[in-house]
Amino acid sequence: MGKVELRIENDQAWITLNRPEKRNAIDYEVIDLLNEKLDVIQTRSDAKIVIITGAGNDAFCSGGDLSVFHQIHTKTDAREMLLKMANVLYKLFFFPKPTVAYLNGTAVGGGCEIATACDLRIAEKNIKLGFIQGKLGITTGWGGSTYLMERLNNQEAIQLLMSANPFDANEGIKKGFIQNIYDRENFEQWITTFTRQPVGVLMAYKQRLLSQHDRPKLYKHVLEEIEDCSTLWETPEHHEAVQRFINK
Ligand SMILES: CC[C@H](C(=O)O)C(=O)SCCNC(=O)CCNC(=O)[C@H](O)C(C)(C)COP(=O)(O)OP(=O)(O)OC[C@H]1O[C@@H](n2cnc3c(N)ncnc32)[C@H](O)[C@@H]1OP(=O)(O)O
Repeated sequence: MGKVELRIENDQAWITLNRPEKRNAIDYEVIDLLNEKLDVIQTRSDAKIVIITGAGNDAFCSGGDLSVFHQIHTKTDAREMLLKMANVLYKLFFFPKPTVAYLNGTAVGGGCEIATACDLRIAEKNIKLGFIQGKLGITTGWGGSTYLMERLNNQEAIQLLMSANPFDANEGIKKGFIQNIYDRENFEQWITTFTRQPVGVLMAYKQRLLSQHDRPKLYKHVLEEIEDCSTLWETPEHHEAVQRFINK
């Protein structure tokens, strides 16, 4: 089994982040594999909808792999890593087929950014979420705050980002970040209400959704977000926070 698994069946393309021993943290290989899987799905006529989830019962995704990315010290190197994943999430945000994050467990940091790049977010009931980057002295850096401003009203979005606080699925529902709380069985039933329709119907409605967004402006905002994150990456606050996690 690889670090990212793709299973296409029943008209559904399931992408599973498969590093449960690291709470499905994102490293360079995961970034490349996620990109590859999206390219495969785009060409498959038997995949009407994309579901991204995490392996195991503990986490959807715990964000960037701190044991790998803590070796990045300079703004230039941080920018390079951030841009690599930001380009994958930009592809995910503008993916021509509907995309759903099935939050099977904890989704924090970059894990919330992946979820935000999906059209819809469905959560199991006892999960923890959080744009916790601020507690590490950085901002989102993969496009997450840019996309959150597109998904929520700006006042809700800015509070989630600036507080860097964890929140649960019910709070996610209240803020409009989470659309439904389902266990796996109910989630799979819910998904079939969409896959009953031809892929052309789903892709046409997805295009209606995408036409609401100014594509060049969003990419410019993602690059600005990356500049902010990579500048903060060099601060002592960031390196000390990451070191505390590594040394825990
Ligand atoms: C632009 C995005 C940005 C970036 O890339 O820099 C970010 O994503 S910043 C945010 C980075 N993520 C975090 O700070 C979260 C760190 N992890 C945790 O807070 C917890 O692990 C949690 C809440 C996700 C799960 O807690 P739980 O108690 O269930 O598990 P453990 O903490 O015991 O972790 C189990 C095992 O996984 C390793 N782990 C977990 N998260 C990460 C991670 N993000 N990077 C690397 N490794 C991670 C943890 O070290 C444990 O490994 P072990 O070898 O068993 O000690």
